[in-house]
Amino acid sequence: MEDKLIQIRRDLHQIPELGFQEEKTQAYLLEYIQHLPQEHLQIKTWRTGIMVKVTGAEGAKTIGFRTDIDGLPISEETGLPFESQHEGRMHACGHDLHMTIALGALTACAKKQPHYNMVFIFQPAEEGPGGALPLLESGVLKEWWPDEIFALHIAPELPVGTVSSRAGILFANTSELFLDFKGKGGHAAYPHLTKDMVVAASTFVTNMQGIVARNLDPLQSAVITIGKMESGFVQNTIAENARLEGTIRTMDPEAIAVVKQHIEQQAKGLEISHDCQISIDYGSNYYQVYNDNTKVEAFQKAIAGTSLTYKEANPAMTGEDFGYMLKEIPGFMFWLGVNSPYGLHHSKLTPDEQAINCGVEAVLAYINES
Ligand SMILES: CC(=O)N[C@@H](CCC[C@H](N)C(=O)O)C(=O)O
Repeated sequence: MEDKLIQIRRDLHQIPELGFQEEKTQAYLLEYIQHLPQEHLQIKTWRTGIMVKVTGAEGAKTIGFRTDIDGLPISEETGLPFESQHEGRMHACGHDLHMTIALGALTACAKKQPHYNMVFIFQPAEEGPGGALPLLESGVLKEWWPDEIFALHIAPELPVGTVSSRAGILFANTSELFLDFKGKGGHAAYPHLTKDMVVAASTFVTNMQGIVARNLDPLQSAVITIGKMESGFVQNTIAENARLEGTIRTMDPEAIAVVKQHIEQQAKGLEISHDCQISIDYGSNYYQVYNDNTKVEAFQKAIAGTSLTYKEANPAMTGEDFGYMLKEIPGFMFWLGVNSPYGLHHSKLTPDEQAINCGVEAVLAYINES
């Protein structure tokens, strides 16, 4: 099984697709799932996602396990022989490993009926625009509603063989942030006849650093990152338009509103001082990942009976739409060590594939011990 899972991970790694475009991924997963022993399985699809119910021997409760299935708009630079075949797309957040681990655990449950019912959720669009909330809202899970739910995420900075979690908040509240600036273009030699959006957008990026430093309670944690800045066409022309793309992260769900209010105020100020128009779009928003105390304790206990090491985690500013599932269903998320010198969302992320087995071991230990 170990070699088979590594091959699956490599196959999936080569076909990364963006949120709600995961057609090849869905077909690959379905093909695999349909070849498992079907006696205790039921399969449903929802958009590009898949849900598989395994009927347990004693169905007193249903445990959900969720994996994300989408890739990122990043060009891979690992140089691996099984590099992405999709130009400008990469599994740079480990969803290829997450899916493989889910298939490994599902295979074990299909071959040996678990005690409790299981629902494996292969969820699209975690990186954006978010698949968890529309999936919950669609009602597709209604008949198979889990009593508890869990998920994992790879952790490049942790050694293989380590799992890590914590009770309470694990991941932040997030909101995407898109700003479009509209001014007046013109010749580089005549700035007084133009409204330069390179200057306006740059000023905005610099000024907004003050929001976390000066507008938020220092006892709260927040981050605003602009990850993409676009403006202009040529070196000797003043740019008429600019676009900033970023993300807001806070530990407290209320603090997101405070940050947004100050972004809007700064935008209004810039509209006056730079005589331009700025439109703001918050894209998708994710609710914090908040782990249930008792489930994390049960996970720790289950891990104690395995070859793995449990480490207490710190909260992180990462976002995850799995937070919406945890808002409705008690459960937890845990980190899985994959020991990569490059981190999440890096074009050279190279998780150690030995971690796949550790992931399957951790998931099965929880399913069998809980
Ligand atoms: C685990 C992880 O890296 N998740 C993503 C989630 C992205 C949410 C959304 N697109 C945003 O950027 O706000 C992350 O970037 O943390």
